[in-house]
Amino acid sequence: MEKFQESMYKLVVETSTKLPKDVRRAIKAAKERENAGTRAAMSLATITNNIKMADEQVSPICQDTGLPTFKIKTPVGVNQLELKEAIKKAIVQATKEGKLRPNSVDSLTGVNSGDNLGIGLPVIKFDQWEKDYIDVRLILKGGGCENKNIQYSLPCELEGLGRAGRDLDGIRKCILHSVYQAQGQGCSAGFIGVGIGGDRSSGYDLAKEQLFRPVDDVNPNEDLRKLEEYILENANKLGIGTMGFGGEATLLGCKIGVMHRIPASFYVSVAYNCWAFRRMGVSVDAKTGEIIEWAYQDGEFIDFKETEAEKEAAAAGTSEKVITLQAPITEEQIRSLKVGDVVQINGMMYTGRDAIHKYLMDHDAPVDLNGQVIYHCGPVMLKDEDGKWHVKAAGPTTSIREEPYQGDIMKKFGIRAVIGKGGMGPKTLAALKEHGGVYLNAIGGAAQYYADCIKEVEGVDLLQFGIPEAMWHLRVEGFKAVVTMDSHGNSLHADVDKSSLEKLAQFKDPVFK
Ligand SMILES: O=C(O)C[C@H](O)C(=O)O
Ligand code: SF4
Repeated sequence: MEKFQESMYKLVVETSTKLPKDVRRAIKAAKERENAGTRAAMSLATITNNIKMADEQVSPICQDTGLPTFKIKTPVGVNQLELKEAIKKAIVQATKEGKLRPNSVDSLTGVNSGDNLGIGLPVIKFDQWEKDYIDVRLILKGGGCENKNIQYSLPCELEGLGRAGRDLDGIRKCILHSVYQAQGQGCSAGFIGVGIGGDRSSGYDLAKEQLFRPVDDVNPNEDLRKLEEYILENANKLGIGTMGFGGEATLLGCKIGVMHRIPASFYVSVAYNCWAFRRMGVSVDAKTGEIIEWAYQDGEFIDFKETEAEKEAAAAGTSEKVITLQAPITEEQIRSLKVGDVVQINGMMYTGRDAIHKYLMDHDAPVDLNGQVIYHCGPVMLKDEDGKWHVKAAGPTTSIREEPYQGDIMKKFGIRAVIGKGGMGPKTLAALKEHGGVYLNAIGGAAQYYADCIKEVEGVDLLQFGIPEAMWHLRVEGFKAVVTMDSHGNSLHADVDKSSLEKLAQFKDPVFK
């Protein structure tokens, strides 16, 4: 088994940096559905460009490399403890080399272990089977989409859809609702795995298990096949679109599994995965530990390289006006922006996410933030031999987590713009209006694309919070984002939420009797 650690390292790197073939095809099909020139089409172009950059640089597709979860089947007699140790070493190595972000945090103290190990991490689940080789599956599911998982206990009352009973039609309503409630916050367009039955934990396990099915397989259970097709077709009528900007592509895959339950419980569990659907698998020789075969290799590989015709079409379609903002930004400039404007930022921006926002509530800022831009981002960073930091991946994180703090912090320090993804709520919207601020939406998961806009890491503060949570001082050039909340009380997120709820209501009547 001397090769097993190396095989696991290869599996981790491949999973973090290269999307599987079936996922690529689903994204390509979505791109073809969007109308040229719309915000949704632009966002998908950024996404496919990002996938290509990650391929070329062998760097993380998204900076959130998730909670590594391995599902392993071994022949009888294989030493599982040995496999576990080798996986841990492979994870440490991949973290050191910037293929994984140090993502393991002590839940009580907040201290980042720095190497992705920790109590219960990585998650490794074993099963035995009769075959003579080892099957290893790995999923790197990020936090933003994980936070949008949802579990329904039937019967229940659902906004837009009314009562969901303990039958196939009730299940249908829950799944449609799960897509609605995720909005763009889990980096739509997404994939869902659904588990029907079980208890709260086995139901979620079953839902996550579905994410390992190929996107284009066919469910052998006829009722579930019909339901999967129905959901995929109709969830795309909700108009949520890529990143919740509105559009045709909201859901790229739906896989449903079922298990028995006990009489009193009836759960429908939904695991939501972002477009950066990083899951891969290998068959491994049980004696040498070498990779025999990679999973998900069927069908066409899409490399997302633009053809000449596409380049010309893209060039012809770039009549869109881009407003350049040089940080620090004045209140007057900010007040002139409105929802839908596309901006590009030059100058400095400072990262800040959960730990920084909490800290700034009752401390001074380590730098003068007057007129500055805060970027909700937890990057992947590597330090070279001279002690200089380099950005390896740096897309936005879900902004809504900062809702309790954001408005107060903007006013306290004079911050003019925050960049993140998924939008913010009414408290922030009110503060933007009162203080003169703007919320800018970047494309979630496009970590290579944004890393490329960062020309220099000029400093870092509060590194004791760990790499993802520290305040990084970044000098950027041409950092593009869309105004989705302005200082005039407008929010694209509130609008899309409202219109998608209205669309959801058209699915109120029974379909599966
Ligand atoms: O942790 C992150 O960098 C992003 C996270 O996956 C999110 O979607 O909010
Ligand atoms: S930022 Fe978006 S793409 Fe990345 S892990 Fe989070 S939900 Fe997925």
